[in-house]
Amino acid sequence: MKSKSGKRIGIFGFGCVGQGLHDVLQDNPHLNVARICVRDREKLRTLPSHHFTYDPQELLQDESIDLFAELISDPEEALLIVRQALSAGKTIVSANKKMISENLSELVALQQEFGGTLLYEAAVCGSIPILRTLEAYYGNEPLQEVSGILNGSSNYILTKLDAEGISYDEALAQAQALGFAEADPTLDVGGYDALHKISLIAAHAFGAVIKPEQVVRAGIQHISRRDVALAQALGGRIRLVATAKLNQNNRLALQVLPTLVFPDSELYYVEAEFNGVQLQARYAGDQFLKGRGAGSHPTGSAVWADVSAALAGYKYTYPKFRYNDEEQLKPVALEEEDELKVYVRTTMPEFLPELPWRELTVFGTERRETQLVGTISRKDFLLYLPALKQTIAFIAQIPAHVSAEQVVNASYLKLEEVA
Ligand SMILES: NC(=O)C1=CN([C@@H]2O[C@H](COP(=O)(O)OP(=O)(O)OC[C@H]3O[C@@H](n4cnc5c(N)ncnc54)[C@H](OP(=O)(O)O)[C@@H]3O)[C@@H](O)[C@H]2O)C=CC1
Ligand SMILES: N[C@@H](CC=O)C(=O)O
Repeated sequence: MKSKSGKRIGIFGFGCVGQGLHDVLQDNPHLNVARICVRDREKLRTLPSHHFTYDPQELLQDESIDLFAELISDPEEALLIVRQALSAGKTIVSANKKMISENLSELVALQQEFGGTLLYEAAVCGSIPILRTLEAYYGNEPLQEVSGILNGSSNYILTKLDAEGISYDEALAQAQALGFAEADPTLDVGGYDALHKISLIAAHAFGAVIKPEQVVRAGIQHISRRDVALAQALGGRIRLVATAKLNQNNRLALQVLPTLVFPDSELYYVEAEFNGVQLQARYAGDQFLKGRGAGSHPTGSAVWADVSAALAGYKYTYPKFRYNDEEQLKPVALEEEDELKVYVRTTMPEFLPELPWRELTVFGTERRETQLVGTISRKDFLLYLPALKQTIAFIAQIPAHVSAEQVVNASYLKLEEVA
């Protein structure tokens, strides 16, 4: 039974997350769903048609609605909705990490100017309360590093390749069928979604507003059985890991890279659509949060938590933002000098660019491919990464303690099995 005195919520989107929110709200007698705005008039729905509208203005201009949940798959339209709501001083929660991370400064400014509220916990790691943890718990304490597995679809694919040996295409199709993947799955497997999430984490954890081109990013779309077998032969697993790490000189290194992880890392045990976030705080030390990073009810649960918090008056305060005298955000300096150790396998060796490697071992050339292990400065890697990607390369970071010789030996160990 719905309470007559309950608050009214307008929902945009009735896909994986919108339906998940609608389901979990059945447990909340104090919230009434006013209307749901969708796009496709022909689609079969699980609710009668009078629940739906196709005109966003019917919701946005309805003064009886207390708050909105923006859960659509179109980032451009989502921005228009959120912008209009905030410009009217309204409260809105969103799960759209692409839209929010690419427009964060504007969205913060709109809240400051018009007094509205935007919460977006569901946009980062699904059900894991990472933003609230960073804001409310680590608002004062300096953090050294926040890193982890932030994309459920790619983790699902990597888990299936590793544990079940199914093909990449089949694993991706499963992730899509389960509702984990974005409408454009390139966002997941290309590392863009994890980039959007680590950008939002960097804003709350370090006060940094990041441009995508400042982040070292590679995805998992060119991974092969050979790469998976190599990781196994070394005793590890490949995971797509996003990292925001502050060095001693307060310079921030940001990356999203397939990474070789070993059983001594919590990330080794994060499987399927689960995400895991590691925090290194100056005084609290290390912490690890794990939970479902994608899916209908886990994400619906995070949206519900935001809705409840927003109705109780909660707002993000961005406690780590630093402003200059003109009230403009001060940019955080980025780390360029540290060194990355990477494994690369390309199927187009003839187009491999000349990179300024500090150390380089080339192997595997007898298979009409080339594999290499190299160390390179972060600055050079960022510069040459687009050219390297042109060669259909699978790129993974390997820990400094793993030698090139170990990688070469492991590659021959598994050669017969995957040839
Ligand atoms: N899936 C997940 O696990 C997670 C998704 N997210 C984010 O949540 C958001 C929604 O994702 P998800 O539910 O998976 O997406 P779906 O593709 O399952 O659903 C998208 C919904 O958005 C509606 N929609 C799309 N464009 C418009 C538009 N222009 N106007 C009105 N409605 C529109 C669609 O309408 P129609 O039904 O008519 O097609 C559909 O109901 C995305 O931003 C995504 O990144 C965040 C965390 C987890
Ligand atoms: N496509 C995303 C959904 C949640 O953010 C993912 O796979 O993690």
